[in-house]
Amino acid sequence: MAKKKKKSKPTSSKKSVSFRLSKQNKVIFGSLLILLSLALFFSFISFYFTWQDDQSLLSEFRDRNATAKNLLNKFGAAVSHFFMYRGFGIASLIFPYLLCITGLHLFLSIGKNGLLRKWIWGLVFVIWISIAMGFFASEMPLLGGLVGYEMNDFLQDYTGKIGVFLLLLFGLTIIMVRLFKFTPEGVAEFFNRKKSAVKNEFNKEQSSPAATVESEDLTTSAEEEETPVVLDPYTHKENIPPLSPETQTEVKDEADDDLEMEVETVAEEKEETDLLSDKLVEDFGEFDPTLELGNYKFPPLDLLEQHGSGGGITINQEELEENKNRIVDTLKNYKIGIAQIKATIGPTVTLYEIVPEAGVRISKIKNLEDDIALSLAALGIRIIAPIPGKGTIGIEVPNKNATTVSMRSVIASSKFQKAEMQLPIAFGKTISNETFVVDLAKMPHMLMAGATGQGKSVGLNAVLTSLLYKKHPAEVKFILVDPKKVELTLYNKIERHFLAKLPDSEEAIITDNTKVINTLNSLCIEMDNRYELLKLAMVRNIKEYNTKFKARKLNPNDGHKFLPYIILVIDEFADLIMTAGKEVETPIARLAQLARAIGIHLIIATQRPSVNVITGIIKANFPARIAFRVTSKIDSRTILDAQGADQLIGRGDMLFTQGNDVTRLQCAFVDTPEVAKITEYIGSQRAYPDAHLLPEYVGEDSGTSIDYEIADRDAMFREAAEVIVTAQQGSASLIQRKLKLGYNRAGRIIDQLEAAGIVGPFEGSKARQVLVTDLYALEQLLENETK
Ligand SMILES: Nc1ncnc2c1ncn2[C@@H]1O[C@H](COP(=O)(O)OP(=O)(O)OP(=O)(O)O)[C@@H](O)[C@H]1O
Repeated sequence: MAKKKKKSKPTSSKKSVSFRLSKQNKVIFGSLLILLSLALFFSFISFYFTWQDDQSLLSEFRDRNATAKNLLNKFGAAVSHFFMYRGFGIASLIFPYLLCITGLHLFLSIGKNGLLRKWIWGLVFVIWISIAMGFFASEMPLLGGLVGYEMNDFLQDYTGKIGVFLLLLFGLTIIMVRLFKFTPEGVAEFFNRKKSAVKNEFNKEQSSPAATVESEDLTTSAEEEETPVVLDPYTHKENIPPLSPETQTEVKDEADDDLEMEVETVAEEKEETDLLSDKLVEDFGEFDPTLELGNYKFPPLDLLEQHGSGGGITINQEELEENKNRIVDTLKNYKIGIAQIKATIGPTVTLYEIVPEAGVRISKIKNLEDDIALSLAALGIRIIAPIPGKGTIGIEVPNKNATTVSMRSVIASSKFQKAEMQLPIAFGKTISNETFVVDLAKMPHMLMAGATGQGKSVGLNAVLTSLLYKKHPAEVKFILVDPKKVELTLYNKIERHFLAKLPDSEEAIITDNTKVINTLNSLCIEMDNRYELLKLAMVRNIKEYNTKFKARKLNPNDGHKFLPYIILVIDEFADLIMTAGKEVETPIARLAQLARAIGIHLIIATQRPSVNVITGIIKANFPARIAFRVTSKIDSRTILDAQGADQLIGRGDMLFTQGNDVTRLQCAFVDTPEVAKITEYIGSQRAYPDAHLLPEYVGEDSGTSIDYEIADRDAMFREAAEVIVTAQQGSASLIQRKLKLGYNRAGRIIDQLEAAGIVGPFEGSKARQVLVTDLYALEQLLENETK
């Protein structure tokens, strides 16, 4: 059968002269190069030790009896003599490296991508090292080789020793800047990072003695270090052990038994776009979205304050002992014995984990919540029975002196700095004083609730600050909705860097509820557009899309562009849903359901987490929830589906859940002046010409009022006219309230009233003038119209 196949091979096409190597030839040629590189490598290395002995043999190359000491005998001695002695000295070792890389490219059919660049830089290195060696180690000829020596000699004749030294320095600079992308800022940043790391270390050391509990029963969580799990970098699963030798040989045996068959591999056809993109990447490098603001500087850490004690926890041993004794005593009063107790000290609360004696019902301890609170004379006691994943019961007791967690400390933490996340957010610290960092892109939307003054706005600022510290303006855009009009105004300064807005609006920060509806609908259009782009690019999410775009595999002429993440932040959602109802609920639900893959994320904050604000459909699509202190158990249930948020102590004490587990955190504190400094710092840098523009949305109520036909009037037109005339106040919200209509419909009716001459034109924030004085005049006006 094999014979037959050989005969039927089309010979004509094979014979045509082509410089393209077939797959088999690539493997052969590739392995030849790899082996050659190994041969060179070994002969060069051994040449270094044997060159003096072998030198005399060079003339007796043809003599079969003469043997050289080089590992590759006479061949090794001759080649090494050529490259190392007569050539470039120690720098010749780069040649085997380059040959090996080229061989691997061929062997694995990786393509020529970047190979030319490697060769060019390799040769530059060879020459530079050879001259440098000739200069610094001229008495050791083997280091610089003859070329290095001669070139030095030549250059020194013209420029002298200092001149050669300066030339070498210049060469080094070129290599560092072009190859290793060294910049003075980069170097400064490296030192700054080192400095702050040392500082952190120092602070940690200072704070740790306070947090040490020496009692035998009480141990801090620092002692309990989890054994690290080795994760696979690609799958993020635990590394799976390789096949055992037995199974491997089994597979091999089976393969041996098979009938031998010649497999003819067809040379892989490369898509034209691939070739083009490879060439573009080769010529211009990968697309860099940050290039337009290439000099953008990320805000430095110094803009943030240290706040309070600088991260150290101020709980003392006495307080710990006192609380422990009280818990033990209280439980003893109810005949509950404790087998073990352990404390974990956090910035605001300390968690006492207890293991009750055998036979104690957990519900019994849970019911004692109020009694324990009473005996400890403290607010905000929370009992977690049992702690999920541990066989213990947790009692969280607030510290007498809560420690402020500064934004600076969490931003500087290595957990945040090293976070390989798309949208990392450093929220604050957990109960065991670890920095808590989450990825907004994974959440993918977030609901935040809390009574007034409990830290919502600070929480939102912490989210925004985290992203400002980690993301370039090209990568993230915010849409800020601030019905309270004062909370987010500071971000106006970064409008042209980080904000997105509707094309026709002047202010980027939205304070007006009508604009919110337009913006949400515009975002829905953006979402549809992005899905269309993803479909065209045949990728599943924004990350893959942007990677493909950066690799120049998507043509901008087909409408492709780099897609920044868009984050919509609504500071007071209750207000919005009360005034606009379904008109905001529908697009928000749509965005929440669909927008995760295309990089649109929503963060919604509300003071009133009641069910008519956080409706079922919204809740279902916001798995990540944050609760600051709320006023009732019902509110806590609405936001978290669990109680506990009513027992928080305020000032940034919060609960976070992303599905099932609830984590208690102390939100990082960032004050308004700090935000002002950060926005000022960013705002003073070169910016884009305008804010990021969202697609235009033509709202239903945006047509002019002049051409409304009488027949086209709204069914509620007459009632609305009567309401307006009776109240002598031409506002859409009045119609909305009195007639229970949506904002859009009320707006349309107002326009029709204007067309009918009942109210005057739009006057900005003031209500429109009512042109009809009473109901009688209105009656007459409407009658005259129909005549
Ligand atoms: N993480 C925190 N650490 C320390 N103090 C905090 C923290 N968060 C908030 N506070 C304190 O609580 C005050 C009120 O916080 P914030 O303005 O964020 O409340 P809010 O929930 O947004 O209130 P409102 O809904 O009325 O705007 C802050 O001025 C600050 O003093």
